[in-house]
Amino acid sequence: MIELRNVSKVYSLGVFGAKKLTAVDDVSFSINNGEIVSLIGESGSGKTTIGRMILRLISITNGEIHFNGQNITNLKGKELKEYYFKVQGVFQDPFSSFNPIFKADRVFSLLKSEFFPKLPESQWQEKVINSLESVGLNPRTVLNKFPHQLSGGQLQRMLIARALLLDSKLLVADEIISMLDASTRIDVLNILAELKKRGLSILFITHDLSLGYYVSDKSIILYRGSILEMGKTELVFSNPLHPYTRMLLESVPRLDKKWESFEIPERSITGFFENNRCKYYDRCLHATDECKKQELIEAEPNHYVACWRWNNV
Ligand SMILES: Nc1ncnc2c1ncn2[C@@H]1O[C@H](COP(=O)(O)OP(=O)(O)OP(=O)(O)O)[C@@H](O)[C@H]1O
Repeated sequence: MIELRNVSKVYSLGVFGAKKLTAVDDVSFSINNGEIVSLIGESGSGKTTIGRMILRLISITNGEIHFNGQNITNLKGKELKEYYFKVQGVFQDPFSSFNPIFKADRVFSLLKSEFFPKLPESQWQEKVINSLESVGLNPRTVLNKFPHQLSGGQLQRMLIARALLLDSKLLVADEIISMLDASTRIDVLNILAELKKRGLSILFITHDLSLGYYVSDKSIILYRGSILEMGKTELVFSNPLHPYTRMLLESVPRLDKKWESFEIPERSITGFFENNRCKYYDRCLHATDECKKQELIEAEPNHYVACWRWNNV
């Protein structure tokens, strides 16, 4: 389905762009058909940047992204538009995606004029209704309403429905439930699981360990732009191999606790900017001077870790 090969993103900062910030550093992973992959990381770890590169909303500094065998790294014009028929994004704040002065279903008509200008209105309406029903919404309840008349969960589901109107094969879901209340969260998560059953692939971006665990087949633990651990979700959560993943899981007495709410121990503040160091060197209680930048190692089938001492810490 989609494969990221050694993808990096370097942002230029400052007035003349003289400062560089490597937000994503040599990241490789793939998502298969009908697979939900959680990209889990604390704030600033590069999750959104990865999602935006997949959605081609920002350029890719190094590496390549392939979708169904096609290199989409530099797609433009008509080909990029065709890519958007298959790959769509839904983002954190459902309210900001709607203009409060227009009815909420305007997001559908905008899509029609952009992607289906020639489709007869009756067929389009049928498509919209089917799509709304597929995300558990009653069209009569949500159509012809202004955004303020709908809940965050309903608006978020409308955005998922919009993405599905385009025959999407891959949905990039970036923190889509972090602004929803607990009961609505489960509804939206269950809809993702339903869509997966119908063959949709999903990149589920979250900073919440428990949500990643709940929803995904594969989990990727991202730290300062690099993957530290990746694999089948049950393996990563039941047998965490990287000291960082272990620390995270041990630090969360209840799995629904957010990462921002606890302290990560800091061993020293030197070395973080040393390119040849493991990204986690400064914070790792097991680090030695030999801990260099580490590629992912296949520790067991379907389970990868970027720590050369993984079976010794
Ligand atoms: N347009 C930009 N220009 C410069 N730096 C950026 C830009 N966008 C993001 N960054 C920086 O890149 C790093 C990764 O940001 P990103 O938003 O991808 O992280 P994240 O894991 O999604 O964080 P959050 O969960 O807080 O959204 C951060 O240090 C951020 O400040």
